[in-house]
Amino acid sequence: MRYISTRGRAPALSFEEVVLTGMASDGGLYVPETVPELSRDDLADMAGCSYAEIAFRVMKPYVGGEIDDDIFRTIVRDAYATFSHDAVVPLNQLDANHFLLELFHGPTLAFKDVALQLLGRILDHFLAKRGERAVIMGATSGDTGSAAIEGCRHCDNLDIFILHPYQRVSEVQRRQMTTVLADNVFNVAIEGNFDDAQAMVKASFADQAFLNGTRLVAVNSINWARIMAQIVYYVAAAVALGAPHRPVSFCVPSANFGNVFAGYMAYRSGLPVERFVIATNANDILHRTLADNDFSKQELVATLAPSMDIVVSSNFERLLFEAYERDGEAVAALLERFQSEPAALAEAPLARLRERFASHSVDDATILEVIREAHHRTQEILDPHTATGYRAAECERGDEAVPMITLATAHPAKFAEAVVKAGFPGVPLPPHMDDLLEREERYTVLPAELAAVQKFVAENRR
Ligand SMILES: Cc1ncc(COP(=O)(O)O)c(C=O)c1O
Ligand SMILES: N[C@@H](CCOP(=O)(O)O)C(=O)O
Repeated sequence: MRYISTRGRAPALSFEEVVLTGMASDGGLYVPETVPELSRDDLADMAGCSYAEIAFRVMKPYVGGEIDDDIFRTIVRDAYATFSHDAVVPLNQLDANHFLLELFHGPTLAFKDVALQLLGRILDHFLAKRGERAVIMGATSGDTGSAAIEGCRHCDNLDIFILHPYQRVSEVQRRQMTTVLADNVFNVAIEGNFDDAQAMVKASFADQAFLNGTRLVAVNSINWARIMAQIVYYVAAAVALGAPHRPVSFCVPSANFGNVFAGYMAYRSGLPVERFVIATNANDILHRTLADNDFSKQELVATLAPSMDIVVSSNFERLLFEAYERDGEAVAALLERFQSEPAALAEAPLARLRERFASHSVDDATILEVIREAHHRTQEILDPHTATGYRAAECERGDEAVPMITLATAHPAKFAEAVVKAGFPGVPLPPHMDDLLEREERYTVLPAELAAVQKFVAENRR
């Protein structure tokens, strides 16, 4: 399997090379040169398989033989053994045809664990094989950071630098990161927002001189392996509900767009998906683009669903590449325009997106209303991100014969502010975290300046 850039001007890479990098040298993101097929027979054969077995089968073509099958099976099995639910990502039926896909049973209680438990192990494998060290730089609005630290902290060959926006993540999210006192883990609170942190990480990939030759690796969803691992749960959920014999729809709380893009890849491989509903919070660029062709930056606002407080949505580029029928030049031109002025998609690509995607934006007041309403109807307390999905799914439910699967992206215990504001006493943390609020914290506050961040990384890496 070869991987090519969405901007068409970077060299194609192998799986190993793609995992050990971040962005393409032309500023684009890597995608598989050809989309592996999941035939109806492949899907039918997965019925009754364990999550780890489905994961192995779905991801194998993307790995392209670059990890020995037995080793890859062990990596996959070990990654999902860290989840607290036997089904790894159980489906919870809310009513006749609305299901929650619970993605929060991993060690840090958000969907990011699904990919980062795996990525940490894959990085370990490749770096050990090469006898190389690497530096990870990641940007987080709260969930990727802790999942990346948890997934990579045991890897001797890695130093991990995670940038989070100062005072803009929940207390539980911050403590999940800052109470890990391992020698190779560095938390930086940036005096800015997530977009500032993400821009600094991307700029560091474009200019790695500050690392004096050490490899820089991404743990954000710009890294293809993140998307690859997330494709699996779309397949597992659809198969559990009758694929390939019956189609399903998915509703996905979205921001950096890695999650829903993984679902789109599953669809492109052959999974029968009728529709994807994109749910956003008040940072609604994805909804404005789909609904009004308004692809313009607006000021980032802090919401009750802080992990989705993102304006520059990295993986939308991967979907644009498909919508523009893999015309990298057109994608590059559109994204260059978007950086400096309001942009719009050309008619044909937009029409292609609208064939498969619907969208809905949910403000803070509605998030609180939904948490109360969903609890009344289902006895579940939703986290605020999942609440955006629940509302979008309820509004966009189409054919009642097609199950709607809303992705539950985080555990409500991570977001006490929204839960308490909605009128509940809060949700207890699971036992492995019950002393989290008493643990010692360590982090460094830095201005949102690239030079300051790169100096910190260069001085502290081992
Ligand atoms: C809890 C939660 N829900 C939803 C999202 C949005 O996912 P994505 O960025 O893949 O669109 C994120 C992070 O981005 C998140 O942490
Ligand atoms: N919501 C994310 C933002 C980063 O997204 P990623 O999927 O690109 O890592 C977070 O919680 O950090």
